[in-house]
Parts: sequence; C-alpha cells; structure tokens
Amino acid sequence: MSAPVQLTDVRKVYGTGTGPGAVTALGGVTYGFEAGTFTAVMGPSGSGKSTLLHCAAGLDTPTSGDVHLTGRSLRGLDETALTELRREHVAFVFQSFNLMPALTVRQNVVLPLMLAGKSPDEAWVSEVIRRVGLGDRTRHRPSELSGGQQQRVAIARALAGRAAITFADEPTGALDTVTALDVLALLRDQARSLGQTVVMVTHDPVAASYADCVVFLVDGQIVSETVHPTAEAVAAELAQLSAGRYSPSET
Ligand SMILES: Nc1ncnc2c1ncn2[C@@H]1O[C@H](COP(=O)(O)OP(=O)(O)OP(=O)(O)O)[C@@H](O)[C@H]1O
Repeated sequence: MSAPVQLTDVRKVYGTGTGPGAVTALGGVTYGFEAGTFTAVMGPSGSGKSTLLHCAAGLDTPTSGDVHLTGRSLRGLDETALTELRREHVAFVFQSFNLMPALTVRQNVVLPLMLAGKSPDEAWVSEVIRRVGLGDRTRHRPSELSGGQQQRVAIARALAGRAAITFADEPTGALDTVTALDVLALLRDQARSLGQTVVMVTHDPVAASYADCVVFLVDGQIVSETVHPTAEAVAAELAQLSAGRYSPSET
C-alpha cells in the first residue's frame, strides 16, 4: 500500500521545456510521506521545496511523474475532483493565509469543515484555538489581528478538521518563539497521536527538530534524510549542503 502522500518520479519544469528560460525545479523526486509521520522539507533557497509541496498537494501539476494522495492518483483529475479530494483529506497552512475577512476567527477556523459538509467537533475547535493562543479573540475578524495572529488562525483552521494530511509552508515564520514551539508541538501531536501525515517546509533548524524526519532538497533532488533530527544536526547538514552547492569553484 502506498503512503498517504506518494510522489513517484515527479519532475517539474517551469518555462518551455527546451528553451533557455526553462527551470527544472524538481528533477524526478520519488518519496513517500508516511501516516503518523511529521516530516520537514529543507534545502537552500530555490532548491524546490515550495514546488514539491505544491505538487504533492495537487496545487500544481508535475511536468511528468505522478502523485498519489490517500492512494488516489492525481494524474488526469480535473479541478473539481482535485478540490473534492483536498477538501476531504487535506489541510493547508500556507504563507498566504487566505482568511475570509468578513468572518470571525472561529468562523474562519470551521469554514473548511462546513464546506466539506462536516459538523465541527466544537470542543476540539475551542482547544486548537486556545492552543494557538487566540482563546480570547474568537469573535474578532482578521483585519483586527496582527500578521502572526492571522497565521495562528490559519494553523487552527488546518488542525480543526483533523485532516489525514496537513501541508505547512513556513508555518511558524511570523510567530514569537513560545507560540511557534506550541504550534510545532501541535503539528507533531497531529501526526503522533492521530496518525496523520504532516509535511512542513521550513528554513528553521529548530522547527525542523520537531519533525520525525527531515528530507533535504538540493537542485530539485532529495539528497539526504535525517531521522529523529536535532536542531544542531539539521543546521550542520544544511551548512554542508549549501557549502557543496555554492562552492567557490562554481561561482
Ligand atoms: N512560476 C515559476 N516560473 C519559473 N520558475 C519558477 C517558478 N516557480 C519557481 N520557479 C523556480 O523553480 C526553482 C524552485 O523554486 P521553489 O520556490 O520551489 O524553491 P524553494 O526551495 O521553495 O525556494 P525558497 O526557499 O527561496 O522559497 C527556483 O529556481 C525558482 O526560481
């Protein structure tokens, strides 16, 4: 049985395939993100992290190769089918928060569930809003919140539905240290206690140390993997990869 998020020889080329402007963002990635696992994706700027996340989530279409989400191939699915699949199984914490300005914090958090025709677990919704530190702001609208608080709403929204798969892109980038660590602990708990698959792109070795596993991308390829990472080990690996990539002989 394939992993809940399975990439098979995924290539992504931006621009014309043969022209001088073509950029190979992913050069044939095969990787399975397992259930119950919190994985961090790291690598130098431009190494393909966001592209990998977007292709894995069905938000972008690979040039070749295939992605399976919860065992279902995304190849050939039209936008409606993709939307339904994502609505059923996938939650996102992306840099653009996509909060609905007219809705309150709580309404934003439960919106994906409502759209999917599910009834929210009210106690759990309250719990995740409290855990992201917004227990006293549930009736506020996004415009009344700071950037970091808006990000926390997006995180609570992703956690509220206990989706089988969560994709997070720099989820703690705009947060203070204490809230960031609490959010990372929540993401880790999602995977560990609920058996979910959590995939997070981050530049931060401390954030990555909360993951069960870190995969490192360089030039669109997964080049290494660290299980049970520490922040120190991740930082050392990143430094080594960056040194190899930007060696003086290449510049
Ligand atoms: N729409 C696009 N058109 C052309 N090239 C693109 C496009 N999006 C990304 N790229 C290129 O693909 C490569 C991978 O980009 P990607 O955003 O996935 O990297 P990243 O590792 O997430 O970078 P960062 O850490 O800086 O956010 C880069 O060389 C980038 O310039």
